[in-house]
Amino acid sequence: MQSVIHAASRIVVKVGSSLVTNDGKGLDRDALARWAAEIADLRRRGKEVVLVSSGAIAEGCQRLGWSTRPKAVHELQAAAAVGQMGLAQAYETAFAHHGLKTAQVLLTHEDLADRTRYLNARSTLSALLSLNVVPIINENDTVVTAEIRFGDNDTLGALVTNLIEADALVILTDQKGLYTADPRKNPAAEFVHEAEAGTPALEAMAGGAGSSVGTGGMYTKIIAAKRAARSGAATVIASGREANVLSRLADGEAIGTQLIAPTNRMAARKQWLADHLQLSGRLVLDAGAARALRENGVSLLPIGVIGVDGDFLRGEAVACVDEAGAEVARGLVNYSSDEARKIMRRPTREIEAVLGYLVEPELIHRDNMVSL
Ligand SMILES: Nc1ncnc2c1ncn2[C@@H]1O[C@H](COP(=O)(O)OP(=O)(O)O)[C@@H](O)[C@H]1O
Ligand SMILES: N[C@@H](CCC(=O)OP(=O)(O)O)C(=O)O
Repeated sequence: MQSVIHAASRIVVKVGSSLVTNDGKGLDRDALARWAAEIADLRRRGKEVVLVSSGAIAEGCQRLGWSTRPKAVHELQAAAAVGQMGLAQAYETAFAHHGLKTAQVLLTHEDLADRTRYLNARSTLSALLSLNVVPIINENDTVVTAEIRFGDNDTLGALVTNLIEADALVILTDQKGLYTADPRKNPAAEFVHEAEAGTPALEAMAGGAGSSVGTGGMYTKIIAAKRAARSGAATVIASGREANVLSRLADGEAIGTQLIAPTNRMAARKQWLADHLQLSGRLVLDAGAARALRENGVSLLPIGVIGVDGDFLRGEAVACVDEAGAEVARGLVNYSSDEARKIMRRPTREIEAVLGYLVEPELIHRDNMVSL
């Protein structure tokens, strides 16, 4: 069995609180240095990596001299705000040794549920990756209420995987992977090398957090794998304490538990776009644009659009129809209907002069479009 990470070109790596803070004893700078070295190695191999790191609350508690994790949400939020400073500084330092810049990205549930913010987060992360920056993501704990928190970063890792359409999610934790029962409680538990993500039996094997600083335990990791599989991504759950774990996975070595997605990335994306979109308007394409979308699955540029029907906002879904009204494709627009009316029939270089700003060169990017 070869690790899926070998062929993956875009990877989300999630590191849990127990690892990052050495079970709540304070930031484990040696561990951060090891992961930074390995992520630098992955970048040299041409892989794009986004890091989702927990640890703000645990580090904040440590800095504030609190020996137990508080229960009150405002205290957790205060701890997160203090601890996030430490996390950001420590990662910046660790990656600087390898000539890599880092970027702090703090997300909430709403950022991923709202179409416009979703697209903004997506394009910012893509821009950071193309600038060779390592985005380091955490939940924006300071502003979220108990009801809408992701709470555990396994869920956030999976949603980021969907957001940037990564090929794989690697969840590094304090166990070697998934066992048939919690190994802390059941020494007879057997290791699971590979399974299909979303298999109900896996949920029954997984228990809650084993340490006092982790929150989700194995259960949220199994659910994260199921979510990641929705955009066709595989998940690997492995030990963050294993030497060179990321580099060895990239070599193809089968370390940890590999949870395979039943559908591939493109099929999953197209299914999602085809099933979940409520159309808010229509773009009428000229013959050349209609042909290019049908035959080559390219992005839609304003110059190929000759009509705009309906009222829609950036991030909403529209149908693309040919002059006869037949649907050619559907996708998420980068510009509102008002903006689209102003820039249609025009070359991309004129967008900025017409609107006073340029959001994206395309009206619909091909990644956000499914041809019919
Ligand atoms: N079936 C299982 N296999 C492996 N670990 C399990 C299982 N069920 C529960 N666990 C527990 O999940 C813990 C990892 O989750 P957690 O403490 O939330 O870590 P993290 O901070 O990395 O997210 C392990 O230490 C282990 O005790
Ligand atoms: N956003 C929180 C992470 C919450 C958490 O404990 O996550 P995890 O360790 O991944 O189960 C923090 O930085 O402390």
